[in-house]
Amino acid sequence: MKSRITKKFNRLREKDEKALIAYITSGDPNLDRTLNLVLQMEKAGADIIELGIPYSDPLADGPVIQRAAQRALKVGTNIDSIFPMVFKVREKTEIPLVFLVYFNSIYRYGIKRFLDKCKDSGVDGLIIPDLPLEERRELNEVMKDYPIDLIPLVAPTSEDRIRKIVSGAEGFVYCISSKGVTGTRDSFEVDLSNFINKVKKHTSIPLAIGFGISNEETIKKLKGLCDGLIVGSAIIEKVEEGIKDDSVEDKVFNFVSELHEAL
Ligand SMILES: O=P(O)(O)OC[C@@H](O)[C@@H](O)c1c[nH]c2ccccc12
Repeated sequence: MKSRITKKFNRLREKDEKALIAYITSGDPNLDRTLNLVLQMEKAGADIIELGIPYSDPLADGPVIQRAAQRALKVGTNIDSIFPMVFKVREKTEIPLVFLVYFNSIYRYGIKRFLDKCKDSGVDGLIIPDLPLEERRELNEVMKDYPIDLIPLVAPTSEDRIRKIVSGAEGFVYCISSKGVTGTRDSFEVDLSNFINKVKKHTSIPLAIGFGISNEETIKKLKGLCDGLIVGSAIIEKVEEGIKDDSVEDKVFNFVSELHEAL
């Protein structure tokens, strides 16, 4: 059976549209707010939601997302409290949901237990930034029995490594625009179209670009290259602004609407 993610990309392709993939950290500033934010972002035009599971040692995350994780952890957010929130989201919408989760969190929770709960609560995909290629194969084997896509992250690297990383990819391939950690940037170091073309040579599933996309200008520049664009830190910055005057949902709704229009 095709996943919600695949169906979404297929539907967008028919309309010649690109996916807007919006990231927030679960529990920032609390889980009730996360539920509201998912629904507001969908209303504003987000096509896929990436939900971060806050982690104390997030090596791929820049300062903005680290702050979000700290806020979430401070109010006691953990995997066990996130699943009921996801369940509530699923009662209200069919929007594809992807967890951004560090492998250590899954491992400590218990891999099968984690996957079972993902399945029961309606999680469609996993992005695991610290999962090495070798262990990905093992996890892939276990996940064959689950309707959950394992979405690989690929950074500009040798073509041979790109080929290995994207082989067996499901849902979409997360193409990292530039080196370093998550967060807004002024420019992109690498020749992105060259990199994206290399990835395209080795897979036919949809490609989404993330890292450093924060405004309409960048969206317009990059949308022709791929099937979807991922925005994280720039949305979290709106959450932070909204925390100050209790307007988190409105600020995020307005910002995601702008991004959607640029797509
Ligand atoms: O924040 P940015 O630069 O917009 O990039 C998206 C990113 O935040 C999101 O996909 C993400 C959050 N944490 C991560 C860790 C690794 C890879 C990706 C991520």
